[in-house]
Amino acid sequence: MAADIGLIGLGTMGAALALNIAEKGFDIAVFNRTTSVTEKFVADAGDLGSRITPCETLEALVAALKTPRAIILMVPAGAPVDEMIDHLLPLLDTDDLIIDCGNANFHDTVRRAAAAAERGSPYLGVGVSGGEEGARHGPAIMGGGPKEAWDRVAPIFKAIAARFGSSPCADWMGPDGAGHFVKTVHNGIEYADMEMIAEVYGIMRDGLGMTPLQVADVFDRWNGGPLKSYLIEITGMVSRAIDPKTGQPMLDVIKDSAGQKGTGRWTAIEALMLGAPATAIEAAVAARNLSSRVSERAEGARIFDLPAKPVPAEGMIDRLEAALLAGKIACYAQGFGLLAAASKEYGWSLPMGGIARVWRAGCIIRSAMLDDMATAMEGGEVTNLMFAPQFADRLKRSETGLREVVSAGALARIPTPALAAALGYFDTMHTARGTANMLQAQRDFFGAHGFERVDTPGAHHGPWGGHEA
Ligand SMILES: NC(=O)C1=CN([C@@H]2O[C@H](COP(=O)(O)OP(=O)(O)OC[C@H]3O[C@@H](n4cnc5c(N)ncnc54)[C@H](OP(=O)(O)O)[C@@H]3O)[C@@H](O)[C@H]2O)C=CC1
Ligand SMILES: O=C(CO)[C@H](O)[C@H](O)COP(=O)(O)O
Repeated sequence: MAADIGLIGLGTMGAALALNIAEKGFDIAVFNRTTSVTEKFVADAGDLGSRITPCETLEALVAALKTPRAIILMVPAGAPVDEMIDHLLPLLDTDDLIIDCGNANFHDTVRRAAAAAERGSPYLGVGVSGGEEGARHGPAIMGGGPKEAWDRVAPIFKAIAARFGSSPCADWMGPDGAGHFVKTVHNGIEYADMEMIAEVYGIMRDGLGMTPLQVADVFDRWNGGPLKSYLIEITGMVSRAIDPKTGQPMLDVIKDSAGQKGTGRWTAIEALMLGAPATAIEAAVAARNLSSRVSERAEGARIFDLPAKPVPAEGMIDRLEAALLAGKIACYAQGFGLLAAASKEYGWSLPMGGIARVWRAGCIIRSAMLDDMATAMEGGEVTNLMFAPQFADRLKRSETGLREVVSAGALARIPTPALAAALGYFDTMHTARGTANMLQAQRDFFGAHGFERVDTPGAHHGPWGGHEA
């Protein structure tokens, strides 16, 4: 019998997604560049193997599918996606649908969708989040592309998605690159959330002298409160884990140099291009880059000899919890601000409340707070998530903690760049009269750029006569 859908790329995500699709009762044909991977995949699929058609060639994959066809790509971003599309095109009919479910730079998705439209063919860019476990048992799914193409495959995506209550965490975000843009911002928030947690861990380890097991206890406790989220939960788990090789805490044997595949950087670049600052995300991307400069940091340690100092212990754990809460709200406010700016720039009409709803389960940034964010954004136009009453109240209660943690870190020589960026953003956004009057005066002085006055409309120049550059 012809398969309902095809999938190319049986790596970590593709294999898990294919099993999920088969488990939900759909017949799926699969292809992998390395054939032995396909063979092993089917051999390990157990009972689900009856719903899976392994294919050794793309021709066989195409022949195995119901028409009009739908084929998921789950390969690395960039050239592999373009190459796969080039290989597939001669084999496909005009109304066959290619769906890129990997992480893609949304500019690539816009380009590929436009090329498909030129051919009269549909193309979807679909963000999938949840890692291997999510892909296998229920990811969050962010669709982008022609709505009618999404509607063709939505029953499959909604069936395999995570559920928040009875609602599937899968929805259409908008045309062309909208789905991949939303996934990119999801990952940017993921970077900032993870970095802020790592900074709090740094204060616990280097400022309070806590062991990984003590750290684990705190994160486990926090996961029962307002910070409840997947990332807080797994932080407790990784902090508790023991290295089977040495018997040491796992955290103590992992190098402090973080990898990245690019989605956080894409978010930061778009934030800068759109003039929608995402400073906590930018700081998190920078922190990952700096983490990889291991020998340079060792040289700095030798030259300055400024080891971390103890931070005042009393009440610090509560302050750290408050700092994470406030930092998280500021970081999500930046993420949603960026989504709103992109929606306007690209004419996508992104469903802001709908995005928060899709992120409530299945994805890496799922957290108890996202349900409240969905409610806040569906209750009417929100200028800034930090100003929505329930989040403004939480910030009023937690901002002192954030301030005290950033100051304690600075005094104890423990870096907190993402938390500090979140605090800087919060302080900027509640300051009605800032200091850009100084910038304007300087710009006018050296470049005659002009400025607006507080008391008289129009463009003005300052009395710098004879002193301009
Ligand atoms: N891992 C994760 O947590 C998540 C990953 N993603 C995204 O999903 C996509 C896949 O990631 P993941 O499953 O982790 O990656 P893996 O490295 O585990 O698997 C990559 C797959 O792509 C295939 N592949 C690689 N290069 C090519 C190529 N040039 N042509 C054809 N096939 C190729 C590989 O085939 P072969 O066996 O022949 O090497 C393999 O099947 C990426 O876009 C990633 O960013 C999205 C969400 C979460
Ligand atoms: O999309 C994901 C999670 O949502 C992937 O795990 C992604 O690889 C994470 O990004 P990075 O590799 O840059 O840490």
